[in-house]
Amino acid sequence: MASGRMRKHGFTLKESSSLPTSKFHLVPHTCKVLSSRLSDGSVISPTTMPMKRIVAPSKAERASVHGWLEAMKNLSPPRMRCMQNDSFEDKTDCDLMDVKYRAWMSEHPSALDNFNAIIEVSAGKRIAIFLDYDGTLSPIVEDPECAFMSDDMRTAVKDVANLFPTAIITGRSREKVYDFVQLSELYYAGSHGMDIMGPAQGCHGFKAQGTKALDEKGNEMVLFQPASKFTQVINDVFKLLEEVTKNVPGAKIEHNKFCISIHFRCVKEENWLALAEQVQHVLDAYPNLRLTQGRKILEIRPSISWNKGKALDYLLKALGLGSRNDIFPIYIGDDRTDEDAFKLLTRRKTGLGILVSKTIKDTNALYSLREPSEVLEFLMHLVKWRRRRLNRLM
Ligand SMILES: O=P(O)(O)OC[C@H]1O[C@H](O[C@H]2O[C@H](CO)[C@@H](O)[C@H](O)[C@H]2O)[C@H](O)[C@@H](O)[C@@H]1O
Repeated sequence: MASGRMRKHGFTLKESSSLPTSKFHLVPHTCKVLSSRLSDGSVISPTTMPMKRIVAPSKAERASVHGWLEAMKNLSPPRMRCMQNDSFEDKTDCDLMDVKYRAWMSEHPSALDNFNAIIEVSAGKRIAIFLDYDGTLSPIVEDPECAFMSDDMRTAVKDVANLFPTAIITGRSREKVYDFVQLSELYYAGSHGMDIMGPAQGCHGFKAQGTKALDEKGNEMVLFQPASKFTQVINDVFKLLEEVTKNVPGAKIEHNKFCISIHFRCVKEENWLALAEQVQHVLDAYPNLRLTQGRKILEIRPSISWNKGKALDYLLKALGLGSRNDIFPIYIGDDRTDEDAFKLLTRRKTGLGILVSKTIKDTNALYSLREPSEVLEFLMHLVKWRRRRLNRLM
């Protein structure tokens, strides 16, 4: 590599002495030909952006890109338990992690082990259920198109929705999550809550507020889309990112209507930095969009003050439950974006958050569940408990 360059997987690797943590930067060959016509008629292409900045991003860019990558890695920490053939050092590390995990669990105890305690705190209040999708109702898988929920989970969510006001709040597009869940009994909020639709007349007798709309079956619904004016810009950026990602082995990009996910899960870790910088570079031309990170994804979303917490608040109001202090919302989620919802519940001083995680995470949730199979168990417990109560009242 005498020239300081080499070709690999459709990339040109450029040597960059200005980068402390990565010696080489991947520059997709497609950068030179890529262009997209934007909503205002102008054409943007990475050739119109200075190449120098692709190879050597600014200090601030590097700092934020590094920050996201670190956060992404932390969201997918290494396994907790030792394998039988681990070395003595590995075992000692694992023992230490186990101790730390147990300490963390004492601060965020299992919602299953503490089911009765949760029911006790909610006594005299009406429980409402809010659920995240990926990693909560469906297991995390490599291909985002294959994140199916099990039939048992579907039955449990349906039963829950027939007994409690229920909504799913997800980073996915609302349509995509509906395809996965296929239940008409609940409310759906897609694009991290920027696309909310639910029955105008809630099945629990509550009248929802919002813009009236009709679903495919002609049912009256309410639609709330606080980021609707970003539709075109998101489409434009999606096209640019499609070009950037198409030559990165393993990278995937997902259009979530008002947000975009760039998937790193199947990208070799040594290529993460270069990909993240390419994403940041595209985004530099769009100051009204921002970048956040999730479980091995970077997400692009409108820079508006809206998140899953605000969506939860909106839904509580739409369901006629917002101002009532006899409501006990339970929010179950696994991701960083769910923290906004956990925070809202902490602020409301009623209701509680449950984090789905097998590993230590900094969280505002009070309780934890290890994985979607435990979420299923928890939902089934709720159904059983509620049915028993209703039978007693009859
Ligand atoms: O709010 P959520 O329902 O949790 O959605 C957040 C993102 O979830 C999906 O990505 C995650 O799950 C994928 C499938 O298991 C996995 O491959 C990926 O690594 C995870 O980050 C979804 O694909 C994204 O669009 C959502 O934003």
